[in-house]
Amino acid sequence: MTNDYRFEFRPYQRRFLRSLTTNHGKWDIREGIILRLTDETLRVGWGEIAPISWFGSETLEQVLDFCRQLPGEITDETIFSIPDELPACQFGFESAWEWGSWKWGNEFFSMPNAQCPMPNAQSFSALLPFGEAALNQWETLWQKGYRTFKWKIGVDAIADELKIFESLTRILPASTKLRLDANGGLSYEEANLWLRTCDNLKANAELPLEIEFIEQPLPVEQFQQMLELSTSYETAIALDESVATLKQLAACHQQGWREIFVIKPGIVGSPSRLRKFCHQHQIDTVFSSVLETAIGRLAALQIAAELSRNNRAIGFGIDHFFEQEETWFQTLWNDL
Ligand SMILES: O=C(O)CCC(=O)c1ccccc1C(=O)O
Ligand SMILES: [Mg+2]
Repeated sequence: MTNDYRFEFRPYQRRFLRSLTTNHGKWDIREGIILRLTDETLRVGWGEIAPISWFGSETLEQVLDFCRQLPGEITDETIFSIPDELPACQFGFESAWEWGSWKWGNEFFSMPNAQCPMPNAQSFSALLPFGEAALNQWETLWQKGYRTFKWKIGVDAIADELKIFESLTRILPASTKLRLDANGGLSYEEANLWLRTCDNLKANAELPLEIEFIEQPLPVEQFQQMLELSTSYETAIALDESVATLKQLAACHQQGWREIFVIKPGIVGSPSRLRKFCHQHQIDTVFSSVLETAIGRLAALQIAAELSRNNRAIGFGIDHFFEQEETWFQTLWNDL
């Protein structure tokens, strides 16, 4: 692209096919903005800004304020000087700037025909519904080819969740990997109980499935306790909320975190700086969605394909896709 772009944006709101329940409650509607850059040769780049403020990114209001104060014509300088307080904006603008430079043919997608990359379900992790519903839903996802599942914990009473978990471990087939995501919702005692339970399962050689990790057991403020837990148990811990942005990621790494880092490209910040960090430090990563729409998803998957290096499934299961995926975009940009 040349150095000057026409900048346009449209806010959107979309209802999930199924709501996402975490220990922060129920989430039904995704709000964000789609942006378009058009250069002097009329080449177009699309970007998505899909913040999750409860997770540590900027708010939607901050995104809207930022976009509204920009002029209709912007430059590379504008794109690469977005402040770190707006990480989802950094992602949206930079990925629109990169749009069109990507190649589709990697471990996540095979190319049966040049038009349509086909996701390779085995490389993706699928979200199970929370609570007991997981027990009847995993099979449909298994049939679609998923072999890695994520189940939310820290939503209900721990005794109930442990019971469902025990059933899950007995019914899931061999060669399944299971991730438990607490979204920072456990107490220190509960985190110990979950880790001990998982370690005991691991010691039981008859158990066919693998507990891959527990994600963000404690709140962000309790980094030292998580560091201690990571050395006390066999079961791995993945940081997620603690490393929501690039700045937090660097700080946790600097303070000695050597287990797994979940990276959500949609809110982590500048893709170019993320690439630099990952190339510099060979960290163990899991790439994950922010439940963005197809625009942000393409950009996030591109980054995941470039930077994944440990065979870990990526958290971009298709389980939360939106309704009317084709017509939505045309309505949003009615000049297409
Ligand atoms: O990471 C995944 O496997 C799916 C995505 C996911 O769980 C998620 C999606 C939106 C917001 C927060 C989270 C999370 O990992 O906690
Ligand atoms: Mg998580």
